[in-house]
Amino acid sequence: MPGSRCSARSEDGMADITKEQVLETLKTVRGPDLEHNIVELGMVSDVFISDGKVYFSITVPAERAKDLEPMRLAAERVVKDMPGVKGAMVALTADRKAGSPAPRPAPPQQAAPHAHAHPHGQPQQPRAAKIGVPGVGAIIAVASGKGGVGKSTTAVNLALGLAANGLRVGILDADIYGPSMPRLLKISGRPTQIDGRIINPMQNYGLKVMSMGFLVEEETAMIWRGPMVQSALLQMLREVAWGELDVLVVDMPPGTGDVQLTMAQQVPLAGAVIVSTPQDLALIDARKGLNMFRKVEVPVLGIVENMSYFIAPDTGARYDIFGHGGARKEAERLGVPFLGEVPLTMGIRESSDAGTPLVAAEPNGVVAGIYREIAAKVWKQIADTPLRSAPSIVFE
Ligand SMILES: Nc1ncnc2c1ncn2[C@@H]1O[C@H](COP(=O)(O)OP(=O)(O)OP(=O)(O)O)[C@@H](O)[C@H]1O
Repeated sequence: MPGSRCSARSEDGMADITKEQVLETLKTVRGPDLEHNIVELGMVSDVFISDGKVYFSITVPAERAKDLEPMRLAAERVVKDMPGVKGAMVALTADRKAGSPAPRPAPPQQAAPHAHAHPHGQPQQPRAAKIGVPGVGAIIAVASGKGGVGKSTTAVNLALGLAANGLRVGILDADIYGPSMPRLLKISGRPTQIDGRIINPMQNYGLKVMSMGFLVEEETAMIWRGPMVQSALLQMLREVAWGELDVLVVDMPPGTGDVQLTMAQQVPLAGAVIVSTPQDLALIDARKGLNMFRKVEVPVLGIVENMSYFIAPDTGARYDIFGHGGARKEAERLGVPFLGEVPLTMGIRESSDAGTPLVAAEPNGVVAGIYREIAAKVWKQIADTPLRSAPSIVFE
């Protein structure tokens, strides 16, 4: 539909809402100087309208994010009250240009507000304030240097493995462009909201789950630009009623783009799990992923070698067709824990594609045991590290 990027045709025959109308309405919200409005101050960006729902960002200095929450709420309220608007989703994004220091480069002595002492005594990487999620203990990123290595499958089974070890677990699908959690966990439908704002996570197999796939059509997310993706991500983290969780597993998008960096810089991650296949190329990519987390001082909890070896379905014989063991060697070389080898099996592929992950579907099977062990190794490190109790700033 021409113009669909900035206007929405409501199904009930109401007039389209335009970006201009949204901006006009937002002029009624005063900015932090209490003199000019937020539109005049150039704080509003990424206005996007889809199916009567309005999404936009308000850029604020990172260190003022907490006190400017009422301003965000006011902006959300006025837009939500516009005739024809079904909902509004507003994200505060950190200002990197005016008023706040750029995350990089900056003087080495300028440590993050609640940075922990660096174990190796290296200079701190300056970063934006990291804001935690109320009620959520440890946030773990599952990442890979490139796509298709089985990162999402690993994230799901790791989450289930942690749950099988008695923990309260949530999973956040941070892959905005290619959300896979609805399929992998066989969840359909839309989440409900509390007070029209906080989203209730979906649930299956004992996991609380949030994914862009529950909120928008895939084509909608495809046209989002960088800042909107970041806003959506942070909102999926902080405006979801996760309740009390021991661990939130974040399935990161593949690669090492801006989104990953934002997550690493703005979210107090307890650590990252890197998924790789045995092939050299994947390992090189995995190394890139690993370096990114190291740069921003997110502890790397270890490497999982996925599709490590092949088990023949008929005979059960094992074939090391990919020259398995590369990830273990690489982990040793890099000085990070090796978490385990997951075989390439028909069962993993079929079950993950059918939305019945093996740790839940066949809890007594060999593969479930492998994932549970990986989960135990991951949890042991988190439980042992002081980073787990990273202070979180609570919005309300
Ligand atoms: N150990 C395994 N054995 C067999 N198939 C697997 C295994 N791990 C993953 N797969 C299959 O490989 C495909 C890709 O897996 P998955 O979607 O988890 O990868 P990904 O790295 O998250 O991909 P993307 O980066 O594209 O999101 C899926 O069809 C999945 O079922």
